Amino acid sequence: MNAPALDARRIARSVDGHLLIDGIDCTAPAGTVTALIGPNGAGKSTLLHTLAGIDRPSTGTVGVGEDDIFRMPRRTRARLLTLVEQDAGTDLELTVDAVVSLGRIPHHGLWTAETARDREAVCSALERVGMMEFADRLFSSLSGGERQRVQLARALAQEPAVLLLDEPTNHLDIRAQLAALELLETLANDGMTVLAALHDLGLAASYSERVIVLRQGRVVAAGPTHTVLTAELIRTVYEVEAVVLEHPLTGRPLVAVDSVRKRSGEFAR
Ligand SMILES: Nc1ncnc2c1ncn2[C@@H]1O[C@H](COP(=O)(O)OP(=O)(O)OP(=O)(O)O)[C@@H](O)[C@H]1O
Repeated sequence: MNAPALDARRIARSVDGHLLIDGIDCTAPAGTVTALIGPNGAGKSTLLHTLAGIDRPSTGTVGVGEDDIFRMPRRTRARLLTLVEQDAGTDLELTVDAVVSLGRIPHHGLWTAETARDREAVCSALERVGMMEFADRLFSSLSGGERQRVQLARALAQEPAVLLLDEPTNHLDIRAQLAALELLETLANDGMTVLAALHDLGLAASYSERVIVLRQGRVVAAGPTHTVLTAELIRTVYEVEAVVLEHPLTGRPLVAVDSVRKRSGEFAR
């Protein structure tokens, strides 16, 4: 597969008169894991919802390859890109298999019977996230980390060209975090366009080739991770002291955060 790049131009989004993101230009190239980083409230989820076509921007365009995602039918858009949301759930009492099968709806419609191809995609997705043995369990009975993996499987079953993820390592233990990010790397190596909001700068440094840095609703830096993710950037954007070294084995950036630069009214004193 050779997926098209995701390209946003001059995106702004206001809700109830509040400007949440403004003037955002960003690109996630195909075949690459791009990390979206920034402090709480920077606008990462807002941007991802807009890039996924869930929320319309007040101004600006979102393109996948040559196509504007807001000018295509919803079903075409759903086959092209998907978002794994933070803590996404379902109110329905569905089994894990049924939740993952929801990812096939853009391919076969709501009322059409599942095909052999659909079944293959669902099983392959469950295998890839290591949740096959949970297929018959009720989704509501799963732990937070297990739910997170099932939501990732739902997105994989959709077989999108562009995969967007909002904090995909939330709830995951350290081994599952690494497994999830290694899976994203594999998907990108297979040609997918992957953009993931990540809070953990160490994981972003280890697993992304490019980063987009948001602060207060604007992009403050973007580019190759090893050039953008510096101690100075971390100090400016997060107001913490960090040391960024070169990993002795991988050559990738290695981030060690050190201390909060204290101000009055700071959360952590
Ligand atoms: N409906 C709304 N009305 C007003 N402000 C909103 C609304 N929705 C979101 N916001 C604000 O927009 C800002 C961006 O929120 P968003 O969830 O996109 O940030 P984030 O970077 O994903 O944050 P976090 O890392 O905490 O998940 C926040 O300050 C949030 O309070």
